[in-house]
Amino acid sequence: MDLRLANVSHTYGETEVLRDINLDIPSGQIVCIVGPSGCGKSTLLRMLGGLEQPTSGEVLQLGTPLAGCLNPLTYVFQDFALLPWRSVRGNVALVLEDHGLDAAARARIIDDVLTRTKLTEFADALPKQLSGGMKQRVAIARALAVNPAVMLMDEPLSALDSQTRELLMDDLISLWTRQPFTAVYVTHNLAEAVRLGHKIVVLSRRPGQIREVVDLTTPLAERAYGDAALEAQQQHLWGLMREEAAAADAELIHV
Ligand SMILES: Nc1ncnc2c1ncn2[C@@H]1O[C@H](COP(=O)(O)OP(=O)(O)OP(=O)(O)O)[C@@H](O)[C@H]1O
Repeated sequence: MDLRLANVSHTYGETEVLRDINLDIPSGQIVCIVGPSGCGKSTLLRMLGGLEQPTSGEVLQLGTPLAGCLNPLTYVFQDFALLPWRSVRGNVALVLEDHGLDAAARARIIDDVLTRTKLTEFADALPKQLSGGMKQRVAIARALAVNPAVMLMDEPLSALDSQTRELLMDDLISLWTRQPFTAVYVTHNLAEAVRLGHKIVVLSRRPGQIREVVDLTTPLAERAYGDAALEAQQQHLWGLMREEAAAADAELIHV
């Protein structure tokens, strides 16, 4: 299943947040959305997830999710959103309830996603026993458990320190390389965008409009930390964003 935004614009009261966004999210790709603070990135993600309707334009789901998809669209948030009283296994199990699966089928899915996210030996741990990076791996395992058509990821690594971020980027790359998934990945961090994105969408400051869509063809598994070509891409993105980010920053201060 692909997602398409067709002429999407949105206003909150007097505030125009998004203007005329046209964008395709092809299956099997990670599409990163970058742009200055307040330009409407999270709003765009909520629209893709059907949590909000745009003031004008359409959000289209093209095709049908593959067999085995329990939930076509699922979120991964910055703050992990785990239930503190449930173990790692229990947190993943939660999203498999009410789908008519028997206990054996649920156990198979949970074992599979815990293996894929390298959490098997932590299955019985509680969230409070885990580091931030491990908690986010649980949230990713939980998202994968429903075999979504598209994962909607809102700054998933931004609450983590830089070393943990690097490790989780490596994890996401190996997860995707073993079994490609589709994701829309909102981030402030251009290094993350050039490591993880097949496509990087640069939004202007509010009202967010698409300034440029950068396609990166280097396979994810070949994008190493500190790679010169990635650094150059990052510089290009920063060149596009720099003035807009400064203006958005000043605007927020004076509001
Ligand atoms: N429910 C709402 N009601 C009114 N205004 C809103 C609402 N949600 C967001 N906004 C405003 O819309 C604009 C875009 O917000 P949004 O969170 O989508 O931007 P963002 O690019 O994700 O920001 P950031 O990078 O700071 O996380 C902001 O000015 C915000 O204050």
